[in-house]
Amino acid sequence: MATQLKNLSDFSTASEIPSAVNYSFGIVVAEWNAEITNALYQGAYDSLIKYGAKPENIHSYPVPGSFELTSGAELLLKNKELDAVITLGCVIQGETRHFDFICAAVANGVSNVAIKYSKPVIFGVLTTDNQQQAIDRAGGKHGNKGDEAAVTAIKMAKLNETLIG
Ligand SMILES: Nc1c(NC[C@H](O)[C@H](O)[C@H](O)CO)[nH]c(=O)[nH]c1=O
Ligand SMILES: CC(=O)[C@@H](O)COP(=O)(O)O
Repeated sequence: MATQLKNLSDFSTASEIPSAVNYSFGIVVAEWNAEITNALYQGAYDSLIKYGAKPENIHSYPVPGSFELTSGAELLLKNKELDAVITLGCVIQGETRHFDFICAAVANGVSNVAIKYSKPVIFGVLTTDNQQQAIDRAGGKHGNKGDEAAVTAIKMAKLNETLIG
């Protein structure tokens, strides 16, 4: 397995990550599987602060489930001046195909919102077979998807700033 012995958050050294001091971020967090999504949120928030973001420039809101992350991202970009939005969720396979529909909807949805507003919308959603896989990716042996999402948001905000000027 590609991730078997890998910390997925071992993505980059600090020198490669731009300062976030001048950027404003939205974070939308699904309440489903809250023990996981809270860990993702803490990782994302702490990473934004670590790389210079100001607390007053981080705007965080909960939504009921991952399916609502698209709506949450849209509402944030429609109503606030942001340089990037991070969506955080955890979808765990159940007995039915509901998992497939949620995962597809939120992946496609957040991509469409990013295009609509020409702003980075980061897909920080775990889509796992079971709880343990989620735990492993929310601060466990495979790192924290929230950390990765925050770093991605900073890098994309920098790219947007560079290209738009
Ligand atoms: N089963 C999971 C859900 N289900 C709820 C949906 O996201 C949505 O809120 C509902 O269908 C109403 O629109 N959500 C997760 O984030 N994770 C799950 O495992
Ligand atoms: C991803 C889901 O919606 C899932 O957790 C719900 O469980 P089930 O498919 O057994 O209804």
